[in-house]
Amino acid sequence: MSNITVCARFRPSNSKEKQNGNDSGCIRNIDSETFIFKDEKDEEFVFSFDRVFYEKSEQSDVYQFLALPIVRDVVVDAFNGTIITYGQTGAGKTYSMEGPGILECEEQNKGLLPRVVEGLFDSINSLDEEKTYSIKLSMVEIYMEKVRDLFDLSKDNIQIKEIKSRGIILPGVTEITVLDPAEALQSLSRGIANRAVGETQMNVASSRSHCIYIFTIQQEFLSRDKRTRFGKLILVDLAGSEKVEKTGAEGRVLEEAKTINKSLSALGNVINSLTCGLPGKASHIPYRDSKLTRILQDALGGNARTALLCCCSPSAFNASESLSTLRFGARAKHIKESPRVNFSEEKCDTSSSAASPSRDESSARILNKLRGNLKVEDVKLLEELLIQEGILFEPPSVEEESDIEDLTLQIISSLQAAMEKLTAAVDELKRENRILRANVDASTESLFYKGANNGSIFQNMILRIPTFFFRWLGYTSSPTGWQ
Ligand SMILES: Nc1ncnc2c1ncn2[C@@H]1O[C@H](COP(=O)(O)OP(=O)(O)OP(=O)(O)O)[C@@H](O)[C@H]1O
Repeated sequence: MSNITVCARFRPSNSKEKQNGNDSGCIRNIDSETFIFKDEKDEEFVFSFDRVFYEKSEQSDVYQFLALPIVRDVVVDAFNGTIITYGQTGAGKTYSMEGPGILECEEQNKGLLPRVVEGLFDSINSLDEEKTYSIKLSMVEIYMEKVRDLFDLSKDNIQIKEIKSRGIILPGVTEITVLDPAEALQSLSRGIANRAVGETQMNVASSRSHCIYIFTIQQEFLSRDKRTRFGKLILVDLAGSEKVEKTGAEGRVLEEAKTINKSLSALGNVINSLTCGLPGKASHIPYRDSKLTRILQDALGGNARTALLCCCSPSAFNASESLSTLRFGARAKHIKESPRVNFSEEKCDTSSSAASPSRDESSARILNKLRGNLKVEDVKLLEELLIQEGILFEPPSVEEESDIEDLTLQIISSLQAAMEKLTAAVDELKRENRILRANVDASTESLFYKGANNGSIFQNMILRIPTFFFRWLGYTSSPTGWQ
């Protein structure tokens, strides 16, 4: 079963759309999962999603269907979860995510974010007493491929790292421990206000950056082994996905649009790679192609529950953008992988890893062998060939220590496999060589003896070789020696 829930949401028409008289007509609903979408050329497309939220849908419906199951899995089973809102500018992403406001908002209009906060604390409070929980909150935005801390605007180029025990982390990012929903909402509201301040400073509109809310839920078991588990819930309000040609953007706005489109297509590529991978075969997932996909690496695919809300305008004027949003959602629906639980490495049972051969030892052995036998250029060439053949992943632009470690281990294991193949090939060649030599020796011998017995030309030739040789050196066959 697919681990991604994909829903479509159509917001009500706005006054401009109503005025222009093209306020609907794009969608003909069939049921809560299927609808017919008509584009500007009146071509019809049938789309089916896990759920379709039409114009009159309630914010609570979206939360119950899309987010609540993920909130529970993150708290109860320490899975990672991601909830993403996708769509063109003005399609209802922020409304769905935040609602009209975080702090003061009518109950029925509250967005996913305040509901998720309440859901996290409710789920924790409803559980038994075998574990203690703590929730940490971070807020970042990605603008022009730079990650900025929304709790501390001076941190405007946060790096992304991967560590074995925790997966993807943002070193140095502000993490606020929140003890109750009110405190969490206050912090979120502060982050949102900071976003506005930063945008004014840079003269940027909020729709030009991706806003990412990260809740890290730590569970500590009270039993003797004191195991620690982490579940991470990431909410992402993506930047608008509109077409550059239609907006007629120039200069910096054009650059922003290109960067956004690049990261959104990186997200699409990651989703496609997860979708198209052959069962049981590890394929290269290009998480490193953008900051967005790198941050979401352990929240998309294998270790995660994912929900995607494709937000659309109901207007015929925006039909082509809505169509591309819906197609993005349809492709995403095919992600197939099983989730797994994040255990803190320090406190996990390490008996299984102790039993497996030491990676460092074999790495050192292989590297020494390669250094001893190959030139630096040959190792490079081998690496390029492995990349071309898809055995090794393309080395990314590496900034961090952990990236280098990942890459080194990847290269080492690929080289180890290549080395084993080469060694087997060399052994086979040596064996064939031995057989050939033995055959040649045997044939020479048999010819010689055959020739000797028969007094053949061959015998004469063989017997004359020393004579020719000495002649060539200047000797004669005469007893005096010199001619
Ligand atoms: N389901 C809805 N019900 C009522 N109003 C909505 C709904 N969805 C969106 N709106 C309204 O539509 C307008 C645009 O929505 P919103 O700001 O959420 O778009 P967006 O996709 O986040 O755009 P941007 O990419 O520019 O941030 C807002 O005024 C919002 O209040």
